[in-house]
Amino acid sequence: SNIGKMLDFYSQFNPSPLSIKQFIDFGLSACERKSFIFLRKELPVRLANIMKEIHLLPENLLRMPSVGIVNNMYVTSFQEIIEFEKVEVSDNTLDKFCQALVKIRNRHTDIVQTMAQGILELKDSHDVDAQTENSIQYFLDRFYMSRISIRMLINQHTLLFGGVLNGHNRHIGCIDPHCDVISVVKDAYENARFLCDQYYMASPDLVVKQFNSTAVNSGIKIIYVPSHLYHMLFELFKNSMRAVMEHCGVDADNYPPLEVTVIQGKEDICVKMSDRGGGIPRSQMDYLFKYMYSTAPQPSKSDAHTVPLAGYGYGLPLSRLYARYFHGDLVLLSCEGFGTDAVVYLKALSNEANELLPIFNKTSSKFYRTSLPTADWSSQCGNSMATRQLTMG
Ligand SMILES: N#Cc1c[nH]c2ncccc12
Repeated sequence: SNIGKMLDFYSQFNPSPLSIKQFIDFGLSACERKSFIFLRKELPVRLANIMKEIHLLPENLLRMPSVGIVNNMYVTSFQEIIEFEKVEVSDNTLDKFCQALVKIRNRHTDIVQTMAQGILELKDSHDVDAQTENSIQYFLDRFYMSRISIRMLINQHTLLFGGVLNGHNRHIGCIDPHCDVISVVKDAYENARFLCDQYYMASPDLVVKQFNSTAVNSGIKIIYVPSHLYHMLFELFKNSMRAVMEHCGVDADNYPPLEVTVIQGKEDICVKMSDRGGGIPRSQMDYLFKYMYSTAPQPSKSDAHTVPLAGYGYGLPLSRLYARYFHGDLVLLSCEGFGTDAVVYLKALSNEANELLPIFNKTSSKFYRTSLPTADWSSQCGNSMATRQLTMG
């Protein structure tokens, strides 16, 4: 089909990662025409790269109704964007382009829930083997990272040129050149605490420390997307608060406080969140980041307020993607029986904060085709019969 040919064409190009510095420098010169010329190629490239990967998904998942819906949304959005491929650049074209971007952003708003529904449909209809689970984990990390990056490009263009003045006049699109990390920490804490108080009738206090290894104790600022930082911290606060409240029992009269330390290094800015919530065993740690195990039937809207603070949904895997999107990371270090440290690593320098984008090529395609590697370390697991024969001699 014609779409197939266009997908083959645009998926041959690699996405072009931008750094936060490039977003800022471009935003300061703010030329709508240049932005249009860049996006009418880059958006189809990023869409085509991930659409080719959707078609490589395990057949069982690809056949799920919700995955079909997602695929059709991408096809529709792809078609709408390539309409602008060869048009003359006029004021009317620029306005039509902005409208098209807004339409696409709105169409894709609930994609995370729709994909989660697709995973549920698969779990309810088939047994999911380890290879399929592996492919799904690999795909969804790339699919959601691609979506984060496409929404970033759309938001920058519509905020800079969409005519609507953004609330913060110093922001460049959705980027704050002077993002005060501790302010975002406090915002996220207050909002998570509100939910915790509602559910547990109490909440742990917050102790904030900052350490500035590079200069005297000045406020720690970063050029970053505040909404991404908030998303990560809000998720971590919810999980830490739930751990503390469940571990200490709701009748305790005082709870060990959450300690957040913000550290400015030469390369990294770290936000470390420490709780004494009893921690999590190493054997369960991986599940926290697995989409398959975080997908459970969504509580209905009516009892939404009784949803526990964490546990359902993709909060942690998505938060880690936000951290990694600009070459940072999100790491959990837990000691079962005591508590957990969660560290968000961010690039201190905007020229090093490059987008991390999935690329559709032979390597990614091979991942969906090969079977799981054979074990190259022996361990006690495996069928006990063989072990018994061995030990019985
Ligand atoms: N994210 C996060 C967590 C922060 N503290 C936790 N304790 C038990 C399980 C998960 C967590």
